[in-house]
Amino acid sequence: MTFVLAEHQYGKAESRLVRVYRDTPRHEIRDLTVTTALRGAFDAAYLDGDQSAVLPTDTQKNTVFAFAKQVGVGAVEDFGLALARHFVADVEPVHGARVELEELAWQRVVVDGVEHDHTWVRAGQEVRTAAVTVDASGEHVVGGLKDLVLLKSTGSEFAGFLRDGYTTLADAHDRVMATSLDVRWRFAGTDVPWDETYAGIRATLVEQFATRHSLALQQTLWHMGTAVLEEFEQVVEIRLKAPNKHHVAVDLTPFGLENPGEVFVATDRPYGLIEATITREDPPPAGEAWRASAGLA
Ligand SMILES: O=c1[nH]c(=O)c2[nH]c(=O)[nH]c2[nH]1
Repeated sequence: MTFVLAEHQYGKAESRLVRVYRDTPRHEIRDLTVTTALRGAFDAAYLDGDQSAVLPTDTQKNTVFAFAKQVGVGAVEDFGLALARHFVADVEPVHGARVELEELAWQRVVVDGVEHDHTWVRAGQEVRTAAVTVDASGEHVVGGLKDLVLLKSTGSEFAGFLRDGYTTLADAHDRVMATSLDVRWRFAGTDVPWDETYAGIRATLVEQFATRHSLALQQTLWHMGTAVLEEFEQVVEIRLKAPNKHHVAVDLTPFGLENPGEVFVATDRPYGLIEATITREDPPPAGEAWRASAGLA
């Protein structure tokens, strides 16, 4: 029998990197989780146990920490590009590098009305993400965020849906809508004001969720995605994933009480999962921009 080694890659997952800038009394901090994966001429490691082309995952991890000092950590997209370019340009067997980054935000604590120089409190719950791929097809950057939890207590409906013999759900013309957004956006190039763009896209997503009357989470995703594509011309594709965090109005009639949208049970499972990819009409090729692993979804 003949077998074929198909897609493969290897790297160091989830290096926890905290970079403090202390050049002035007012320190700065960036808090990252960095995953590297190398693609290239590594067949012999799998087929023959020959490590001569294998740059250890331990070295990849060391590179992440050394670059934090040598190159510095600014926007996650830039840090990912610096690492990916290095692996492809400087390590001969590497034909492609993928760097995935997650960033936790810290906010300065305020003492007596003044921002503290070197103490922070974790800001918000969401995580900023970036995935950088550098290979023969070029450089691809996908920005994003996850765990952005949003809830609106009115301005959302779900009614007029298809019904069959198993349908029990009633039309809802005024419901709670809540989700934990997971969104990725692909850039056409790398000459982007990353931090400003991230803040702008986040604000656009939140604004659309808040201000658009929703007939379904599906429609809300469409509005959020198209608003981002309209406002940020360097974004050519956006992928949105939104669990529907159901809030079910509790029947209080056994207690002689009315419940006009005031008391809900928040259920965590099961949940609806609504997903959409929205692109420009003719987006530039994505190459391996979306490929996270060696073929496993
Ligand atoms: O926004 C929604 N979309 C659905 O497809 C759906 N299905 C469901 O039961 N509730 C909802 N809500």
